[in-house]
Amino acid sequence: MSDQVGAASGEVVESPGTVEERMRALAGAARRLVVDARSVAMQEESAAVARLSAAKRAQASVAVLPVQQQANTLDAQDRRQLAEQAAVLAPGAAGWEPGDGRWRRGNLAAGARWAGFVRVGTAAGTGVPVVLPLLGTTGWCVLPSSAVTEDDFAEVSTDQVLPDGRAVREGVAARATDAPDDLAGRLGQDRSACLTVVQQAVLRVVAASEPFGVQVETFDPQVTGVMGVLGAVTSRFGQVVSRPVHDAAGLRSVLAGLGEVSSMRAHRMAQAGLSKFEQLQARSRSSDAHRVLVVLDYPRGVDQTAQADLVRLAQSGQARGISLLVTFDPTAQPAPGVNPDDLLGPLSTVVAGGDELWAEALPGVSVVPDGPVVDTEAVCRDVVERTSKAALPTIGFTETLPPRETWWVPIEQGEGLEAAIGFTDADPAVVRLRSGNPPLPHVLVAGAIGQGKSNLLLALIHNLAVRYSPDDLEMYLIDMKHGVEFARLGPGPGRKAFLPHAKVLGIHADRTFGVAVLRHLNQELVARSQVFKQMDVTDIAQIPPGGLAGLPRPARMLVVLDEFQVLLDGDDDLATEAVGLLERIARIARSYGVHMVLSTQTLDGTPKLTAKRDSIFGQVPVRIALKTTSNDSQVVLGAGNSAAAGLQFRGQAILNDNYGATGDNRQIQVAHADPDVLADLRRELWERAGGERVSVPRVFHLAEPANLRTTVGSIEPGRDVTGAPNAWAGLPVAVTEQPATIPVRHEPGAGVFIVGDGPADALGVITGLTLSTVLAARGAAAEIPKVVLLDATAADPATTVGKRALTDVLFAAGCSVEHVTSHESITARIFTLRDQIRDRQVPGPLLVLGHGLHAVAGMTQNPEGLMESPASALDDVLKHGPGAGVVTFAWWNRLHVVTEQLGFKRSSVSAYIFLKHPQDGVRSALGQPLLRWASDPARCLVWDGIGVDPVLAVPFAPLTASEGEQLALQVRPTTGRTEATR
Ligand SMILES: Nc1ncnc2c1ncn2[C@@H]1O[C@H](COP(=O)(O)OP(=O)(O)OP(=O)(O)O)[C@@H](O)[C@H]1O
Repeated sequence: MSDQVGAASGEVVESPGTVEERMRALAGAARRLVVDARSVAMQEESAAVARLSAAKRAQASVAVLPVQQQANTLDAQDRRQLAEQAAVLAPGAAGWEPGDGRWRRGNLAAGARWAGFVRVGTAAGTGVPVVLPLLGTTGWCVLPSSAVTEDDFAEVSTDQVLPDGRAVREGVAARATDAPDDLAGRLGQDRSACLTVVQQAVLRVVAASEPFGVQVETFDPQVTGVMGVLGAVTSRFGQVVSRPVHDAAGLRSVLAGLGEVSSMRAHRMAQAGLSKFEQLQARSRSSDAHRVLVVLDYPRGVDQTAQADLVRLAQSGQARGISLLVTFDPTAQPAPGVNPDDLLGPLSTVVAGGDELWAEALPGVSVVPDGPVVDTEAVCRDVVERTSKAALPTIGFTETLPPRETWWVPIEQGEGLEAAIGFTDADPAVVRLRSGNPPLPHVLVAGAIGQGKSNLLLALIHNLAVRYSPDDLEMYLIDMKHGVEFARLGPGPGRKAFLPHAKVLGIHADRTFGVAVLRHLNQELVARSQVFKQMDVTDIAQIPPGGLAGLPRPARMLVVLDEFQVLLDGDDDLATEAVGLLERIARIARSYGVHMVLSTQTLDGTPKLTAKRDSIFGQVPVRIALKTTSNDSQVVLGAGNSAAAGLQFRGQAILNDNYGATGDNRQIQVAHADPDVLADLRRELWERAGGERVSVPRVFHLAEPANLRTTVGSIEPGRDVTGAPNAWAGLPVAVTEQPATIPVRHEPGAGVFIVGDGPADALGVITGLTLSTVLAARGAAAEIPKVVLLDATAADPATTVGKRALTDVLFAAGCSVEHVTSHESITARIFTLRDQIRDRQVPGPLLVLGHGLHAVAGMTQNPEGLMESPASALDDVLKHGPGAGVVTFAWWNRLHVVTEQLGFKRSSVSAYIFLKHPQDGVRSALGQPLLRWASDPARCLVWDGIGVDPVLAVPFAPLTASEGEQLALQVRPTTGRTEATR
């Protein structure tokens, strides 16, 4: 080069004339840049990035000045302009001096989504701030300068003041092998300088970027803890600054996640014809953060596989928004097959240590490194505060809805179901469910806690509900673990409207109910196979909307099993049955139009599922994974597919409809299923479906008793083959709305012992038995029984409302009620009852209800002047009453009290309903020594005295006042009937 002058020291310098010329050009460029940068709008971001890069090159070219000349040649204006330029390149906290007062004042953001450059120090002798590009580049490798002597520089450098990165590393390596004794000590000191450079760069980048604009992950094999300065950010927003990993497994999982991010970004960019990550960011509906991977003390802890991943990232990361920050430890022996140059080569070298810093990006500039930013607490506070306030990317649910005119258009022959659950970049993210062409029968959904699984399921359910009418689509929505709030989809207090497609809602269902649902589906498949035979079809898609062979087309069924793995938990018959049913349904359901959505938080630790994973998941081509662990991502999506571990926010998901094949990953942003929007929508759909005429779904709630009003509204109390009323004992733990029953025959053995704790539970059971018996009699135009309520708990206010409501409803149904409350009156009434029966003076059918007979004083004592006790009279009532039309439903709190009052035989009544009661008593009463009874809330055990096994049921709750009023209206006889009864 003609205008270069070789200095005596061996430095290469330029003539002052050239330098001055360059300075002027630079000052002009800097001014333009400042003006440009101010007017940069978001959509011009990519163009601005290009301009910034050009300016960076300009800065680099002027910086070739040797140090003294820089100082001599720069006048105050130049310095000011250079400082301004640095502030544009490294805006906000990315470019402030470490001691700047603004660090403490908060609001460190640069005003841009992310800061590309960060300050590292000042140019020696000039005080001009030196900023280096980081985000948007491949990244830096930071080397300790003590390993690099001036000789090394001189040796390796013939035409530059600073050698290129490779030459430095070679120098370092050469030096490290024949190092003098004190080298190790100096290397140690410089290592901490290198760590500080990286730490401060990360701090600045995080502080200056917009919330969620950058995401940092760290591999720290020596557990230096340097990233601890951002610990307060990590503990609140792990997705912004992750907790460092220290071992090979941790590194593998981080690299797997980043590898997926990189490949998915490449895929999305190729699809959209984009070449820069920043363009993708501008177009995406999701949040795409710049990713920074910090690797400390490299090549320590990096094996050949990790090295290959790192190299791949270093080679391709720049275009995909992934940068590396690597500190190099020349004393570390690389693992076999690891050549550090392969990784460090593509990175930009920074040499740190002593009081100087050199950067490959600014050849020839000696930098006085900044000390650490002092008030890191304030930085963390500001980042956490801004991040907490920041809204995550959100897509409104209504944006995913099709035009209104297409709602509920019947499904065409050959078509399946489709729902848009969000967006993938600018296009709707569509989940398809179809029997063939290609077969996409079932969906697997997974996501770690709080990542938006419930939201996703609700978006899917409601999007389908909008597209397909309840005639075309029925839903069974079962939550096995109190996750999704399916309760809101059913009717509720003060809310008539519900999702008209819902047939069954399982809210916090248990395994018994879950398996009952599977059994029901299995029966449904059998029933459909018969219908299909008659229609002469093998697939629901062959049936036109109007049906075939005079038969209507069955509705498709969507079965959502949230936390389905609970079904398979355990080592008992129920779990084995669940696995068998799931396998079978997954295999054969598709042609019958039955689609399962299996959803879970984690699949780890369910041995039964691990064993059957292939046979179940092999039938589930559609996989949706929200952010989760690398392990779970691979279980859900497929071996080697850790894409879901690389997601950053709740609501982001990987949608894959090819059994999780990596090439078919699509990153989506799920729409926000806003509860109010969905509630309005349900009301609209309910009205459209016929409002009050739509049948109410069966709502099953593990911890809640059954609702008698709902059952009376949908089921007509019936009679058994002998014509005896079937009294309702509760609802079975099954899909059916048909209650478990006990026949009320006018023969010995009729009547029911209700035994166990809980006045309210017992009243609920008595209410169900009584009301159903009365209504069954009325339905058969038989004589309506009178009711005698022996109420030993009248003083207990907890059941007053329920008893009054029962009485009111019974009156409304045309039944008289005699309410006996004091203990003396109760015992006296038992005697008169017994006498009426003995004397055949019973005036028509009678129901005797006993509430709390254990509490009646003097039951076992003979009253004065009598030779028998009320208890023995009651025994007679129980024994001989049924033949005379007197049937008793009575509650005691413990079996041993029943025995005290009525003796061991108790042969007079054979039907039992057990509430909360010790297992021993239940076993002895039913004569089943192996029976298991757990006394769960809202469960009762019903034994009708005839069947071999008792039945688990959900008892009815006592009526509330308003339910009483509603039921009274419902059961009041029509005028004609009233006349007839009179
Ligand atoms: N796609 C989304 N857009 C906007 N907000 C969302 C999105 N997904 C979830 N959220 C919000 O994030 C929170 C957690 O979501 P959600 O309850 O769906 O998570 P989850 O994974 O089901 O949690 P958990 O496992 O605890 O039940 C909710 O407040 C929800 O509204």
